[in-house]
Amino acid sequence: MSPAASALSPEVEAAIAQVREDVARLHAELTRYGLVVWTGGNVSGRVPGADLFVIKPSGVSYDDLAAENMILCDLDGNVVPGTSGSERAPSSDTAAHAYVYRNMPEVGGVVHTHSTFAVAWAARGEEIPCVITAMADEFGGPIPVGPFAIIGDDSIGRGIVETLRGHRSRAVLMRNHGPFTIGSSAKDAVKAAVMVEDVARSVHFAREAGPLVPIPRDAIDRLYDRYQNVYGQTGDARRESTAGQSEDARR
Ligand SMILES: O=C(CO)[C@@H](O)[C@@H](O)COP(=O)(O)O
Repeated sequence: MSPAASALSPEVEAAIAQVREDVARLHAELTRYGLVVWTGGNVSGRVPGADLFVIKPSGVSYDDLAAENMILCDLDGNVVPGTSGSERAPSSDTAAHAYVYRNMPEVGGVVHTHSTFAVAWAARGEEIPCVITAMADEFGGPIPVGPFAIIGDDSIGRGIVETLRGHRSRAVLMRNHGPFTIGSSAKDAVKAAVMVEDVARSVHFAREAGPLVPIPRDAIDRLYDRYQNVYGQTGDARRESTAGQSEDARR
């Protein structure tokens, strides 16, 4: 049942305002990195401390996205009535994002794009093998393929969760569609979307030129551990992140 807008505490209201700002701003990263065209793609962010998330309005130009027209939804994907932006329809992928938030409590952000090289791998229904250290660092192994699922119900969300639960990767290539990514925050999920397109491009060209050389599993583990726990600064969100870091995932 959607909480009445008036029943939200000042702390939740403040959290909502921050997530609105973050999600609106992060959509510009999708265009900056060339991951979307026209109104394709979407970013959402979970509201800390509440069963709520924020997502973009469906089909609205990226030039027109702003905190005030982001849409607040409950974890069933229902728009919270009486809140800023609620007069518009939420992203057509809202059900998928909501399903992920309901079933993966460690996930703080979800992103979907149609980035060219990742979509090309998805069109072939082929996982991206872990043959470059950048993949070992960021994804801890191959980037898996999720099932073909038509938008409109929980099918896409279920495919994302069934593929990524217990998997190190924060990215999944939904077959014949394109990448969905998860993260500890919306920014972390956007980073995964940027990086999945980067590695999809590199491995595509490598394979065009000749046979790929796999990285040994133990080396992937060492690279992933270093990147997740040593690279960057101690305060980096990645250090606290659990999204995509299942300890028993060694796939
Ligand atoms: O791929 C899909 C749906 O899965 C696109 O429609 C999507 O990228 C953009 O839709 P929205 O503008 O978020 O409704």
